[in-house]
Amino acid sequence: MTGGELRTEGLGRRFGGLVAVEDVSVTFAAGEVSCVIGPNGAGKSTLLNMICGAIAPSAGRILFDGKPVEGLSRHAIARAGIARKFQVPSVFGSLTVAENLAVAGGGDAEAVMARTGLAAERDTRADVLAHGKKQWLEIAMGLIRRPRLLLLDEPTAGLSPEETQAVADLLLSLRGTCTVVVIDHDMHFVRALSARTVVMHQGRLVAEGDFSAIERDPMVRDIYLGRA
Ligand SMILES: Nc1ncnc2c1ncn2[C@@H]1O[C@H](COP(=O)(O)OP(=O)(O)OP(=O)(O)O)[C@@H](O)[C@H]1O
Repeated sequence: MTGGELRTEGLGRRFGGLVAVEDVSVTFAAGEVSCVIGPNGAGKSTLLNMICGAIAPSAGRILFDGKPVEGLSRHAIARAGIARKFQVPSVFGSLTVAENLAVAGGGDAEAVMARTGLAAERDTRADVLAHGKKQWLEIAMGLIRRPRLLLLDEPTAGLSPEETQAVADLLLSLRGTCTVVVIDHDMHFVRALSARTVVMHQGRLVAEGDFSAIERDPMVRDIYLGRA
């Protein structure tokens, strides 16, 4: 493992008069899995969008292994080793699993298929894969370029409990090889990861710690119950 630490300092983003993310300073340690949780509209996706260069910050800094990456293009950020998987699977339906990985390019497709349990489906067209396997394929497409940081937005949306557990196991198996930051609403999944968890609310970082402590935090409970 060579690096992969992502740090933000005073990061903010406004959309007109709306403050989507405000003054977020957070460190995602190299080689660890971290979760970002929070109610709808908390600013989680905007945070990941800024880190991967999809949108520019209005304020603050983003440091990847100590080097500033805020304001760089998405391609430059991808080249620096940051990969992003979006909420909706965006694989090429008419291509097979192996062909999708070839299009994503640049790495050892066999090793990635073995690691993600897709080897048996290598010649299956992506549009006939089960929804869970499509999500896996997209994670595999993110991994093939051997990123040092993988950003995932709700990788378990629409998955069965067994598939959700399998995604948690896959992400945990990446520990030490790749930094993983995952947004999710599914508390079973976040509990299964049992990782360091960052809580956002109304654009701000309001709590961080082990999920077991976060889960017991009365303020976090109030946020989820709409009382804060
Ligand atoms: N491109 C945009 N233009 C205007 N407002 C936006 C834009 N993107 C996000 N917002 C607003 O910024 C706030 C934060 O949104 P964001 O999608 O980051 O939250 P989230 O925590 O990811 O929510 P969810 O869990 O529902 O995906 C919301 O009020 C949202 O409406």
